[in-house]
Amino acid sequence: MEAKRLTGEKATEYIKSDMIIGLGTGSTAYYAIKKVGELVKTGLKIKAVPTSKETAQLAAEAGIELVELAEVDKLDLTIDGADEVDQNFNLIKGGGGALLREKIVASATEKLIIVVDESKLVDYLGDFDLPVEVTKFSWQYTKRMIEKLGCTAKLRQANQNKYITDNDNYILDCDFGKIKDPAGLALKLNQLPGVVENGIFAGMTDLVIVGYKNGQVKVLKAQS
Ligand SMILES: O=C[C@H](O)[C@H](O)[C@H](O)COP(=O)(O)O
Repeated sequence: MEAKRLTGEKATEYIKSDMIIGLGTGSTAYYAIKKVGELVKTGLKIKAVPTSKETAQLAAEAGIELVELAEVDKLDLTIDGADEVDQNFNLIKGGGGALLREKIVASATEKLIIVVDESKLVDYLGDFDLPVEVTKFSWQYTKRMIEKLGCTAKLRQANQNKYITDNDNYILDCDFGKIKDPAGLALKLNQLPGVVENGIFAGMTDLVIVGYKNGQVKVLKAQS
């Protein structure tokens, strides 16, 4: 909890007045959003694009001015969490179901800052099942197609019902084992009919801010 707070708050140091920022989703991004709310109250002028309905509500409650992605050309900075981060800054995201909007916002952003606690750092992605957003119409067929790529896929449930994303789709959580070629797998997945988006974020991250149990915070820069 404390590690998540430290990293979330640290990321807000990169925000300057007049920026348009993306706000991620999840329990680590939560602390960044809360901190941005405090900064806005003391004079920081920014507008934000939220990556989920949950984040939109949280940000609005914190007094942050929200804009639609359609209203902006690009975003200056986005702060978001991740479920796993490998040594090359490839990510698995979507544990909270927000991967589609998160990936769109990440792609529209100049600088993507990922905030995680130390438990998210891995050598290879894949211990965390990869979330893949699929259409309701095709999910059984698309599941079979995805499994042919070498995984077992489970339809995500919430309170004994099928989990439904903000975009009215389903999520398949896919166990691929160790993912040796994240960018390649991401491409293959998105070529399958019925796949809306997958949770691999390859080559998008500029900074990873890691919070440690002992209170340390490290800022890691992507090698360019
Ligand atoms: O869909 C959710 C997002 O990708 C989250 O950023 C990710 O699941 C990490 O969330 P948390 O910080 O709660 O572990």
